[in-house]
Amino acid sequence: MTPPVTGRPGRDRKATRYEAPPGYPDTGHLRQRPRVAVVGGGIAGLAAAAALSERGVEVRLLEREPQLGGRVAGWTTTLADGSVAGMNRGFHAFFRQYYNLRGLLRRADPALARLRPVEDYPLLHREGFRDSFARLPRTPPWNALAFVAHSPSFTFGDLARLGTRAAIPLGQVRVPRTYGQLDDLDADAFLAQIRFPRRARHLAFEVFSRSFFAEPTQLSAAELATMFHIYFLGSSEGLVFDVADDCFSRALWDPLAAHLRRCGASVRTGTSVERVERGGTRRWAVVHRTGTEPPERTEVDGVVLALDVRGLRAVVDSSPDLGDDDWRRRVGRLRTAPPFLVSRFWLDRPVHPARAPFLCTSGFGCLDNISVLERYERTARDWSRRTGGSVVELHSYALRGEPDVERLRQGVLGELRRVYPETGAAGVVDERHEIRDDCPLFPPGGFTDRPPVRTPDPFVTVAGDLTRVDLPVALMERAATSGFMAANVLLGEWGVHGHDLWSVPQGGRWPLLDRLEYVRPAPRRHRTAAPARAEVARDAAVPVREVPAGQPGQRPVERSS
Ligand SMILES: Cc1cc2nc3c(=O)[nH]c(=O)nc-3n(C[C@H](O)[C@H](O)[C@H](O)COP(=O)(O)OP(=O)(O)OC[C@H]3O[C@@H](n4cnc5c(N)ncnc54)[C@H](O)[C@@H]3O)c2cc1C
Repeated sequence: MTPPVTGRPGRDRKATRYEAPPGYPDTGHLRQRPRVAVVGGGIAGLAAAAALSERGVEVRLLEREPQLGGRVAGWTTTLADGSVAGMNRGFHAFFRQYYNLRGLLRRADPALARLRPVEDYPLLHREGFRDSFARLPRTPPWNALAFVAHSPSFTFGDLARLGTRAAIPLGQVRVPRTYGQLDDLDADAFLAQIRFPRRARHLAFEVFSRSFFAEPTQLSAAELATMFHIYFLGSSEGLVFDVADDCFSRALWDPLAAHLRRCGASVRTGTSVERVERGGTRRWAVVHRTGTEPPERTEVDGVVLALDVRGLRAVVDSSPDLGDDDWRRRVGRLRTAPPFLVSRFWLDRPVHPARAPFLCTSGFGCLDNISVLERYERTARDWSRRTGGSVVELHSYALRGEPDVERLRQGVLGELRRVYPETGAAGVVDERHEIRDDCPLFPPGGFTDRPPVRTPDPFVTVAGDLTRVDLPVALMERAATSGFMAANVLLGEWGVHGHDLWSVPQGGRWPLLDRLEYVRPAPRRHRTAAPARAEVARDAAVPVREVPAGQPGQRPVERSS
């Protein structure tokens, strides 16, 4: 039923495959078909639901919101002019190195026809620097060298001035080792330590760090280094990414929900899980409520908690039977990044034809990026053709204080008019705004404290981008990977064959650099460093220690050939 990823999942010959735990092909050998509640219908929950139902597990997917997709949700909305338009939780870049996420999407769209490439991803700085990733070679180190050759903000002189000893971890990222080296530093301090030029900071921050919705001083340097590795220095998939060709519900999740149902899963949206408790006839029971209906209780053999930070903490708080004290405290310590705004404007005039589908901005007040949706979204393109207008989406991250929509709206529109002056004359036909604060924060020192996929109960697992995953994966790909891992843990308990996973290679691509020992040059402890249990080395004078493995690794079996 599953179209397996045969051969290489991308163009990178060094991509690594992690062999699925062996076992029976499905649950047919068991006296009773196991039933699993997957709580949360974001990417992690959808991956777990697919992986389980394809092996014959009876899946009950329960999602609180009216639509699937979580932070990648989309829906339709009726505009003031009567047209039906798409709306998303916000622009998402589907990178080619998101092997497990793409494997998930292939279940409903084998050729990934609903994704389309965005060839460039320019970065515009207020002071006039403009960097571009178009037409760069994809393979390291040629990608980095070509980038430096063209970049106005990071030159060969800057490269020569880099603190090479301090920058060693960037060239040899291995998870979890990199967290042992850098997790107690914040991203800002690390870039200062390696003498990353100040005018090029926007490159690192806008492309990588701001994707975490946090200020660089609030983000772990290890997380930043891992991002550099995944997207640039450790992978030859390139920085070119794909985007969905319509609002996410239509392009991605409705087709995937149809696949789940074909595999026998029950998919319920608008259904909030209140608690998980010991079961009567089966091991666990999940108590959930749909709208104003009375709560229902579903007995299950296993649970995947694929929630966002607040959802997970709330369910764990009201479920005293879950986990042990240590695990519950770790969940309780998870934090969310500051709020962010996603605004869509339907304008009565078009933006200039040369405008990129997606532009990152830096130094333009509260504005972080601009998407021009008729360049890639079907419903936006139809609207634009019909009306002669443009649909733009504006993001503003890491908001301070209580967000005020009206003030923010004025702010982002004002900045849009500075970056794209032609929009100054445009009227707003309609607009939608989403202010949320549901992205996990990855603070310095937080890695070893994050809950891994396994919990103290072998039949309860956690999935999501908030989990600790000991592979070079981040954001959507961490969500998908952890969802498959959670399913594999449960399938393993029932003796059923799991699903193979892939990642960009661990370690550097240059054997010599990989052998260099990192000794932190200048002792610097982060003020808020590391929770009590963190095993991350903080002694700057000696080589850092390894962070112990946090979870059942799937054995890397091969680099694809
Ligand atoms: C604006 C924006 C832009 C982004 N851009 C990118 C990008 O370009 N590239 C990238 O890789 N990542 C990006 N991300 C991050 C990416 O969206 C996340 O990493 C990913 O979607 C996380 O998926 P998840 O399944 O772990 O969590 P979520 O998507 O948060 O899913 C958790 C689900 O649990 C549900 N839930 C919560 N409580 C309950 C309950 N009690 N009962 C039932 N259900 C419940 C929630 O409604 C939600 O659907 C972006 C995020 C945002 C917000």
